Amino acid sequence: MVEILGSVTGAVVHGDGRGKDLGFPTANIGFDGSAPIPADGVYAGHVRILALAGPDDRREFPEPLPALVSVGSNVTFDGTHRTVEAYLLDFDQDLYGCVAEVTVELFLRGQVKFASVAELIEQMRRDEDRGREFFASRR
Ligand SMILES: Cc1cc2nc3c(=O)[nH]c(=O)nc-3n(C[C@H](O)[C@H](O)[C@H](O)COP(=O)(O)O)c2cc1C
Ligand SMILES: Nc1ncnc2c1ncn2[C@@H]1O[C@H](COP(=O)(O)OP(=O)(O)O)[C@@H](O)[C@H]1O
Repeated sequence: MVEILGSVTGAVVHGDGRGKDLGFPTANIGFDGSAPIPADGVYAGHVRILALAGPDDRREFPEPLPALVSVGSNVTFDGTHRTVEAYLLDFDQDLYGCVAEVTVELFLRGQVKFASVAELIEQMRRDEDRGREFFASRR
């Protein structure tokens, strides 16, 4: 049985344009400030594309896509506002303007303010390993 800890739905918006440089592009989900969102942390979960980016967008995204989800204020970069961001595994497509539902299913850890970007990247690699183990165990 899949246990859903929480979910957020919204359009994929632009973030700080840093994820790709880190090797972990993240789809930032726009949400209403009053919407309930999962507690800050890093999770394994899934993304479903509920609406495409426009009338000419004919892509099909049939399955929920496995992802690592970060909810927090990007404290390593002294961010000032909370974001919900999803790094989709084995995926490389432009999602700006699509509407996505992000569900979080496994809490991996809390948010950490790393002393260096290299340490954040190292930790995200470990998060990805744990996420992949989780998805493999559920097949
Ligand atoms: C798996 C994962 C773990 C993350 N963990 C942290 C964290 O512990 N601390 C932090 O400051 N940011 C964390 N982040 C968020 C990154 O800082 C953020 O995705 C990155 O700065 C890119 O932001 P952007 O999409 O606005 O460009 C994490 C992101 C992912 C995908
Ligand atoms: N595996 C992936 N996971 C998430 N987004 C991806 C992925 N591959 C490509 N993208 C695209 O890259 C964008 C994120 O890039 P990123 O460098 O984090 O910039 P920004 O934070 O400004 O959105 C996503 O919105 C999506 O359009």
